[in-house]
Amino acid sequence: MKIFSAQQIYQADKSTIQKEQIKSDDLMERAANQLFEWLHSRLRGTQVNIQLFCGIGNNGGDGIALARMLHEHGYSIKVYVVNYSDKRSEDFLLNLERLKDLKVWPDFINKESDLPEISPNDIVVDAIFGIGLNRAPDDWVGSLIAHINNSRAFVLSVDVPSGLPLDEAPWNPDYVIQASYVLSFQLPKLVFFLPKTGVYVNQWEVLDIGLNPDFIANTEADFELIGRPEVLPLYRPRLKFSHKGTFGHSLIVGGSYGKIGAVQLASNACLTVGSGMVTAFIPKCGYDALQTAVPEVMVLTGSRDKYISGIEVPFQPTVVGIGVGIGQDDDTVSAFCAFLKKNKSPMVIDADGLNILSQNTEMLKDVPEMSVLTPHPKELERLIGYWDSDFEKLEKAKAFALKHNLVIVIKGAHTITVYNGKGYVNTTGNPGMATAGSGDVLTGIITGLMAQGYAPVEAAIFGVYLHGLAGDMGASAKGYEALKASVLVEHIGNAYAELLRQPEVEQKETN
Ligand SMILES: NC(=O)C1=CN([C@@H]2O[C@H](COP(=O)(O)OP(=O)(O)OC[C@H]3O[C@@H](n4cnc5c(N)ncnc54)[C@H](OP(=O)(O)O)[C@@H]3O)[C@@H](O)[C@H]2O)[C@@H](O)CC1
Ligand SMILES: [K+]
Repeated sequence: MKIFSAQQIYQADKSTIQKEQIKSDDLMERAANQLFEWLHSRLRGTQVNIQLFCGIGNNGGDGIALARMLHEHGYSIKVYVVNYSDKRSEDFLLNLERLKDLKVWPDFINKESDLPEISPNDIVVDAIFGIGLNRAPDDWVGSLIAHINNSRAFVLSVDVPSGLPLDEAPWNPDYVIQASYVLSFQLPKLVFFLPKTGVYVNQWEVLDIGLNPDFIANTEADFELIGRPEVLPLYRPRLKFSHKGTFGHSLIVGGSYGKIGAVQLASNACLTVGSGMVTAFIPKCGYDALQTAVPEVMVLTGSRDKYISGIEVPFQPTVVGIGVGIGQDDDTVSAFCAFLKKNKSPMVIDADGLNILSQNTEMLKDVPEMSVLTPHPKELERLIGYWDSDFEKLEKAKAFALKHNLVIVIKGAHTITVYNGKGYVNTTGNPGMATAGSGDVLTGIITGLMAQGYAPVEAAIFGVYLHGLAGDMGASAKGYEALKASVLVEHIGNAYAELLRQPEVEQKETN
């Protein structure tokens, strides 16, 4: 699903009005209808106090129109107009008149002393600001927002949590609605998925208000949300007359004394995701452990006992996954540097492999184009420098990826894969996956997919999704806390099965 900027949403709005020859308030009516249906289907007439806080723009207009529908269906409502500007939108004014026609009189909030009481049992509808927010709210509006947040009431935000700008960090983190639920029109917003702004959104859902589908299909978006419909077409089925050579020979280079487990996890994940063969290159000390733990993996060792040195491999791997548990010993750094100069295979680079690159930036020119880098935020910062906001982070990562023609997988609650000026936002995964070795498993998965012929950016997008899905399935079996990295590997097969599972209706038809 595409993620549009505010500007693109306004354009989609305009093109819909033109194409369908409707009035803008018709679109507002559709939006309000969808909001009403959502609420009504859950409340079914329950007598709970619904307090609607409406701004003076179109977001407020949505709230006022919703208030009318709730009133017409007998709900107990209280409407407030948050009067932060004289520039009221036409559709807001129109809907205000319609509400007054029903003898519903809103209270106007103009200053801090006007704040009403909100009980924890109330439902608050937050329609103060939408995507038109373009500067810091006045302090008294900020106080109202903080007052709503402190009320412990269920807060339903219309389109976006009020106070949250779409393309920059909030001016004051306390002046943003903490939404229990966000009903977002047509497309989700990028801010729902970024670490600093996603915290304002507990749950979200998209409401289809019928914005021009041609416009949406033909407009290039900077970001895309990656769910099952986006991932399924990337899947490469295994053909009947294939053999292990068809699925590639991966080389995993990594490990150091006490960190051989990282290679065990990565190479096991690499095999489990379907790489035809996997060879691990590790320091001598890990030989017995690795051969015993994963007998399917072939093992080569360097000359040193505790650290990687002189990476000599007697075959041309299809793909190389390098860096897990590798450390930063001087011999390892020179071995990595020399290996980069002679290596011809595409690469996945993780962990200390990335830190070595950050400290020896001249090595970057030898990294094969289209290689996949999988940094967590600290590793990313070492690579691209400090950022002030999530938006700046994404811009810097995009620029870095473009400059070196690389794929960058920014790991996080919603991992974002950046390539060729675009970002792909993952939807699977859970907090249980914040556990040692989880990243090693991801490196193995992406490497193993590239070995099977997935293009690097597809391997990254597909691999991140599958890794998260394995985590979700592992969490339902074991719970968040007990979700170890090895459990992720165990669930890779289930994740494939879940991804490829036919919807029940289709299954009935084919049975
Ligand atoms: N797009 C669609 O398809 C549909 C969109 N719909 C709805 O419209 C919403 C967008 O509406 P909107 O453009 O009127 O903006 P909104 O967020 O209500 O803000 C109002 C105005 O406030 C101003 N302002 C900004 N910051 C401020 C501040 N800090 N303090 C004081 N004032 C401030 C600024 O005006 P300015 O003063 O800059 O001229 C701004 O224009 C959208 O989120 C959705 O709910 C649906 O109805 C149907 C289909
Ligand atoms: K809102």
